[in-house]
Amino acid sequence: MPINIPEHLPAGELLKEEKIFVMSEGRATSQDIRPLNILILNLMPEKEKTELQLLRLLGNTPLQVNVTFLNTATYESKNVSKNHLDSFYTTFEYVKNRRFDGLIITGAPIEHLAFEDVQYWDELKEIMDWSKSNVTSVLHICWGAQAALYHHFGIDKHDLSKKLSGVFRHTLTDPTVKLTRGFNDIFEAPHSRYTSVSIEEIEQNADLQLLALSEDAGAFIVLSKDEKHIMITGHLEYDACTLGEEYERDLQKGIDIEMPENYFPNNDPTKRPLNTWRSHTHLLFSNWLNYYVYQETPYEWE
Ligand SMILES: CC(=O)SCCNC(=O)CCNC(=O)[C@H](O)C(C)(C)COP(=O)(O)OP(=O)(O)OC[C@H]1O[C@@H](n2cnc3c(N)ncnc32)[C@H](O)[C@@H]1OP(=O)(O)O
Ligand SMILES: N[C@@H](CCO)C(=O)O
Repeated sequence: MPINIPEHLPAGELLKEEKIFVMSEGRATSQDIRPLNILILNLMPEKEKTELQLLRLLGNTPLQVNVTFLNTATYESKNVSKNHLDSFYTTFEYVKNRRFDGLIITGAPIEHLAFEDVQYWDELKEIMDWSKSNVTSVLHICWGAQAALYHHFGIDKHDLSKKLSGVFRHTLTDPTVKLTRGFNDIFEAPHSRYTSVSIEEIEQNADLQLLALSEDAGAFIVLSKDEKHIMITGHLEYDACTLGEEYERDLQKGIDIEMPENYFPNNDPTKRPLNTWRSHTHLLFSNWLNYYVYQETPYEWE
């Protein structure tokens, strides 16, 4: 799917180097099909890294996609330049009267904070409520997934004894569900979080369906029964090196952190980690965009 992104977005050049199909605004407007409009609420501190990771995935299916990046108005990010935000991001005030075919709410390194202590929590609740009427399908990642489970379904997160960091094996509960079509019966995915949610609470919630889980990482893919909300508690979008970069960052900060599990070859952090989840990442995003966005979204919103 060619992605239609702002002419000078830094990720654009990197995507072209990776031969990801990037389309200029000019070409995009000459095609007589309606592109999908996808909104990305990027809560991650290293925003450009997350932009590249998500655009790579949105660009890998046959549909044309317009991407709009959203940042929070009620919290000023420290780890991205104001120029970058001013150039490539908007805030909810400027999109709330629009309709979008898809919304991605990313993770954020704030799972130690109670949801109510997150500075932009009220703004995020407003966006999540708005998405119920103005967005066809919402994909929530990691902390974003925990925030959705809490706000929409009343399932709170709980602290883990240590950071869950590594690549873990997962199994499917129902291979016939469209979102995981083509998945292996056993597949790997990265996780990086200090909190988790209860599998039992999810299974007991009539409005939710647990689609994939892991003995080590717990609930992984959760789908709302109305198929509008998808919660992914791990980081399928991560590059091979991302867990290692977080590990190094936390070591530098003096945080008592263990090496990511099942990650560095022979547990040797000097060795380059392999990406053993990339195929399932592309499958998940393609299945989401096709079955839950493109096939469901109205051509014209009434
Ligand atoms: C055992 C431990 O202490 S683990 C400590 C590190 N913890 C993690 O990385 C995961 C949990 N995160 C946290 O507990 C909190 O984010 C913090 C405040 C402790 C992390 O703070 P720091 O590591 O000093 O980093 P920093 O203050 O830059 O926050 C990192 C990001 O967290 C987010 N963040 C931090 N505090 C808040 C807040 N109150 N509301 C909303 N977002 C917040 C921001 O996205 C921020 O990056 P940004 O400003 O570029 O957007
Ligand atoms: N857990 C990630 C943030 C998003 O989950 C980190 O350690 O930075």
